[in-house]
Amino acid sequence: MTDPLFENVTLIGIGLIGSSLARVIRAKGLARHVTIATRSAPTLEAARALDLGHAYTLSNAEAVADADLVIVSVPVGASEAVAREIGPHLKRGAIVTDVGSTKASVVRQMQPHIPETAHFIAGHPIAGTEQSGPESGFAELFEGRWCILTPTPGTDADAIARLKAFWEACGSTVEEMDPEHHDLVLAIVSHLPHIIAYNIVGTADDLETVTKSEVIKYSASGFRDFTRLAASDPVMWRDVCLHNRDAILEMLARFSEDLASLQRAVRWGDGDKLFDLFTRTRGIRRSIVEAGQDTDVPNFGRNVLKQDAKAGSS
Ligand SMILES: NC(=O)C1=CN([C@@H]2O[C@H](COP(=O)(O)OP(=O)(O)OC[C@H]3O[C@@H](n4cnc5c(N)ncnc54)[C@H](O)[C@@H]3O)[C@@H](O)[C@H]2O)C=CC1
Ligand SMILES: O=C(O)C(=O)Cc1ccc(O)cc1
Repeated sequence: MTDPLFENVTLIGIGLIGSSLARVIRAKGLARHVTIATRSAPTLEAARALDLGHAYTLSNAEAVADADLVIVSVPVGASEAVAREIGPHLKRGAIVTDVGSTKASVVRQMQPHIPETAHFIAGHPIAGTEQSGPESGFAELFEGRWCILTPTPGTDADAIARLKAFWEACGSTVEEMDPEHHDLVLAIVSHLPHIIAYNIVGTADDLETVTKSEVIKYSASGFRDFTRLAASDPVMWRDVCLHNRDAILEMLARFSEDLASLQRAVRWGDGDKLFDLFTRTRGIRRSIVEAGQDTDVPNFGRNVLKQDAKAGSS
């Protein structure tokens, strides 16, 4: 057990991420009192039945009145509405953070509604699964994962240090990044893979010459890996696409060019080109495995950043 880092923590949104936070806070004693707020009554009742906190409310404004730390874990498209609701009710010195998968848009949506007397620091734990809802969380989710904080210039250093200590107590390694750079990195390592998975599973589902039962019956593990990603929450991923539009379009353009080149190699029987690409990409997988990051689920994200950190420090 660690000493509580915060007296009162408020969790807004109690799905996969919010409920994992509730569980790790309880398991490690990171707060004395946890208040849970969410938008729908059935979800709030599920959180109560799971005994995830000490107080439960449907009012985001009411939930933050005594909070020292507020963690907003809602789809990124709901960030502005939540910030607008809680802004006027925050205690002096309160730290407000989020866990959203996109950062520049969240900073734009939330920062203007947080008063000068409180501290806003956007964040993103690079840890998750394809599941959603309060039942799907687990206390170990953040262990050994990266958590990226994207404070803006002028953010109080003590508040950043306290939030960093919180994520470290959850088991994560914290790195600071500028929100726009975060969005570019995540577009390639997370957002594109999900979009590609949604697309390939959609394509298979639309085929007329191959039946749905054949797709299910003969699905090789490669296709099954895509179906796991493509089972991720539709609201969350709709919002990621709408709120990281430019970086995703940039990466999709690069991806489409490379795919066209691969298509040409297949059409013209350019075996050398295929062999060279497949050899290069195999090397990347090997680096990930060598770095001890070879579990399939849900370890994603640590790898690329760890490689970058090593490259940066050499
Ligand atoms: N699922 C994942 O693997 C990861 C998700 N994230 C980010 O974490 C955030 C939450 O994702 P999940 O926990 O997976 O979603 P989830 O769908 O499991 O939970 C979202 C929760 O937000 C609540 N909510 C929605 N609008 C609200 C509002 N206006 N006020 C209060 N509560 C509201 C919902 O009722 C639900 O309880 C998203 O921004 C997502 O991008 C970050 C890392 C990983
Ligand atoms: O389930 C997976 O493989 C993931 O990729 C989980 C995930 C989804 C979104 C994030 O912003 C971070 C992690």
